[in-house]
Order: sequence, then C-alpha cells, then structure tokens
Amino acid sequence: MTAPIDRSTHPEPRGTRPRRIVHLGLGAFHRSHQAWYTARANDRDDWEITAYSGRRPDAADALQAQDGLYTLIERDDSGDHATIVGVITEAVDGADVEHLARAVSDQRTALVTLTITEAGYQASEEGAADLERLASAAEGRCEAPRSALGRLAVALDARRRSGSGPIALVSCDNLPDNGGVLREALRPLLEAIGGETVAWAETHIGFVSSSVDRITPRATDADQEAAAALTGFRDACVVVAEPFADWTMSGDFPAGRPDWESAGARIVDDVEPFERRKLWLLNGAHTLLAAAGPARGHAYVDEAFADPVVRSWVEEFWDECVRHLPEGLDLDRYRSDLASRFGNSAIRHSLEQIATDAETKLRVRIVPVLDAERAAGRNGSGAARALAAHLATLDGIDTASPDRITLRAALDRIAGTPVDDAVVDGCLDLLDDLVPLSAP
Ligand SMILES: NC(=O)c1ccc[n+]([C@@H]2O[C@H](COP(=O)([O-])OP(=O)(O)OC[C@H]3O[C@@H](n4cnc5c(N)ncnc54)[C@H](O)[C@@H]3O)[C@@H](O)[C@H]2O)c1
Ligand SMILES: O=P(O)(O)OC[C@@H](O)[C@@H](O)[C@H](O)[C@H](O)CO
Repeated sequence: MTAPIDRSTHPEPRGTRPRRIVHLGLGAFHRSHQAWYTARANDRDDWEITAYSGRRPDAADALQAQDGLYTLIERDDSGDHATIVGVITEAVDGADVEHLARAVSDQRTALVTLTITEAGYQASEEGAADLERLASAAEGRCEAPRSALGRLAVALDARRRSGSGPIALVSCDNLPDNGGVLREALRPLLEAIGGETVAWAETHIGFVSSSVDRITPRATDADQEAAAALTGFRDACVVVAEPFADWTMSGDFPAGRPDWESAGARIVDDVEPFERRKLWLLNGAHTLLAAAGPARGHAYVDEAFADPVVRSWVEEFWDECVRHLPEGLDLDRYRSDLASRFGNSAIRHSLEQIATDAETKLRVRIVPVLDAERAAGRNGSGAARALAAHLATLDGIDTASPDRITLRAALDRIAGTPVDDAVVDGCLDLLDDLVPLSAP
C-alpha cells in the first residue's frame, strides 16, 4: 500500500527557511546534484530552493503537486538506496516571469543556479527575439521573454530596481568556463534592457564557474515502482543517480551561500583544471560513446563500454586527453574510477539522450584534444574517431563512399573554423572502423 508523497504525508516542513536559492532548469540533474548537496549541508535548515522549469511546465507542475518532495535513488550494482529530499519548497513554470522576478528580487535570495543545458547559452532564434522583446519593454511595450537567459535578465533588472543588493549566478551546465560563458551570454540581454542595468550588473553580480558531476539518466516508470517499494510513497518525480557526486566551484558569492563544503563540495581558486579533466575525460568519452556506440549496436553507456572494441577507442581517447591535462589531478585514479562508473550496469544511461546537441559538445570536448594532439605532431585518432562516428550519423554522408566536400563542410561547422586536409583524411580513414558488432 503506497501513499501519495507530499508534506501532509511526509514530515518535511513547509518553506520557513530564512535564505533562498532560485534555480532555473528544473530537470533530473538539479535534483540529484545541487538540491541534494544543499539538503545535506550543515546549515540546510537555513536554505530553501524555488525551482523553475525550462521549456515546459510539466516538471514544475508534477513536483509542485508533491509540495516539492521527491525521491532520490542512489543506484549501483550493490542495490538501491532511497532518500526523500525536501529542500525544493516551490516548483514553478519557467514561463511565469513575474514569479521569477519576485523571487530573484526578494532580499532573502542570495544566488541563482542554472542547469539549462549547453544549448541554453548559445545564440538562438529565441534569444534574438528576446533581445527585441527586452528593447521594446524599455520603450514601454512589454512581452515576456521566452529564453531562460532573457527571463533571468528581466528578473535581475527587477532585483536592481528593488535595491535588494548583490547576488551570485552559478552555472551548473557542462561547459568550459561556464560562469564566463554565462556572463557573456547575459551581456547583450542586459544591454537591451538599458545602461543602468549593465552598470548595476557589473558591480552586483558574482559569476561562479563550477564543475558538476553525477551521472543522472532520465528516470523510467520502473524507477517509480522501485521508489514506491523502497519508501512506501508514490512519486511521479523520482530521480535515479549513481552514488558518486562531485561539485567544484570558484567565484564570488556576495550574498552568501550554503555550507556546501560540509556536504562534500569544494571551493577552489581556479576551477579550470577540474573542469577540463571532467569535461574531456567524462563528457568527452560520453560524447564518443554516444557517437560510436550505436554504430556497433549499443544503446546504453555500460553496454558500449563493455564492448572491447569501443572500450579500446575510449582508452585511446583518454590516453590523448591525459597528455594535455595538468599534473597533480590524480589522473590515474580519476580514470580508473571513471571506468567503474561507466561500467555501472545498474545505471541505464541512454546513448540517445547523451547524443542531444552533439555538435556543440564535440566542439568543446573533442576538437580541443584533437588540436592539442596535432600540435604535438600526432594524428589524434582517438579524438578524431568521435568526429568520424558523428559524421557517419549525418544525413547526406554515405559511409561506403563518402563525399569529401560534404565531409569537410560538416567538420568545418563542428570545429567552428576550417580544418586541415589531414583532419578530413584522418576522419575518412576512421569511417571504415565503424563496423557493427554483429558483422562477420
Ligand atoms: N544528467 C546528468 O547526468 C548531468 C550531469 C552533469 C551536468 N548536467 C548538466 O545539466 C543539464 C541538464 O541535465 P538534466 O539531466 O537535468 O536534463 P533534463 O532533461 O532532466 O532537464 C533539462 C532542463 O533544461 C531545460 N532546457 C532544455 N533546453 C533548454 C534551453 N535551450 N534553454 C533553457 N532551458 C532548457 C528543460 O526544460 C529542463 O528544465 C545538462 O544539459 C548538463 O549541462 C547533467
Ligand atoms: O548532455 P551532456 O553531454 O552535457 O551530458 C550527458 C552526460 O555526459 C552527462 O549528463 C554526464 O552524465 C554528467 O556530466 C556526469 O556528471
């Protein structure tokens, strides 16, 4: 017999905490990572989270119906461990920009965290339309922005007008220098609002860069059944993650922050080496697996990684990465832990999910390794294989007789700059390796 989960059936108190975090992009990862760290911090009773969904209201509606409560299942081959997390006290449709502006301009709010995906920071049609919307709002016409950063810009301007003081913005998306990328992506939106807003932002916003790590695949119906069996509660917002978690940050928190170190997070002077280690070794390898695994007949990370041929491709890519990562990062240990994490067959991480926005990810996780290897006089075939495998998935590229011009155009687009002939040749050679597992 299971009961629906909410704050009348579960003893988590309602929002009475004195400090606030606003989150943009209420997905699985926020719940397995930043919310979980906050819920485990020594000063957890001082902090609550108001979380906004990104592109649709569904995630917010479902979580709000449970008063923000959800089950986190930590899973590995030894079994499941369930915790009910109550630190999110309000979940709101991200389209409710007035609500967001009220929350961000509330004096109790000290920081905004973001998991809006890598694409959320890129120039887009939606972002361009928001620039026009914000500029016309300055002339007295008013239409709410639709991009996450357009909405954030409006909310920050509301904070400026309310005189609530400085605030930190903490990007938690898998991008190099994510705090710097956020600063640059926000700038034109703040400029469209007006010069006073830009000047205020320069002195009142702390941009925090962070390296975030916890493998959190999309949950399934079977995960909901597992949660009910473990806790006795019906939960439509279950999150499943691996036991491992890491959060390393650098930057200013001018209005304070939870004692996240007490929950295992690290605050460092320079997050870049940690970020590069994680983005290349973990996310780069995921990007390689997502591109090359399906060609060998695999659908999940653990399956692809158990294929000795694919594993040798990942090891070759890792060998290339470690040659260009700083010393002192315990790379052997990181790499062997990663091999265990990828081999966790209880976590079903779909290659199709990881393959979303593949070219953006190849550009920042694979191309820099290829460039570094080529600059050192090697061919970088470990990194190039991820490019070749991606090319093989594109419409218009016939792997049996690939057209060099089409291939080059795709490589130029991915790299964001014209590539050398040798890179095109290298990818052409590697296409032959993508033989399905079942092939004789
Ligand atoms: N899942 C993980 O294992 C993991 C680990 C580390 C980092 N991350 C980072 O977190 C991000 C989100 O992962 P998730 O597992 O929560 O995904 P998810 O699909 O569960 O949630 C994604 C959230 O981002 C919003 N969104 C999607 N596209 C957007 C866009 N273009 N602009 C603004 N918002 C957008 C969605 O509406 C949703 O709220 C990843 O893209 C990655 O950068 C995820
Ligand atoms: O969409 P991406 O590539 O940024 O993320 C997909 C996975 O690589 C990612 O979610 C990892 O599981 C995560 O970064 C682990 O911390």
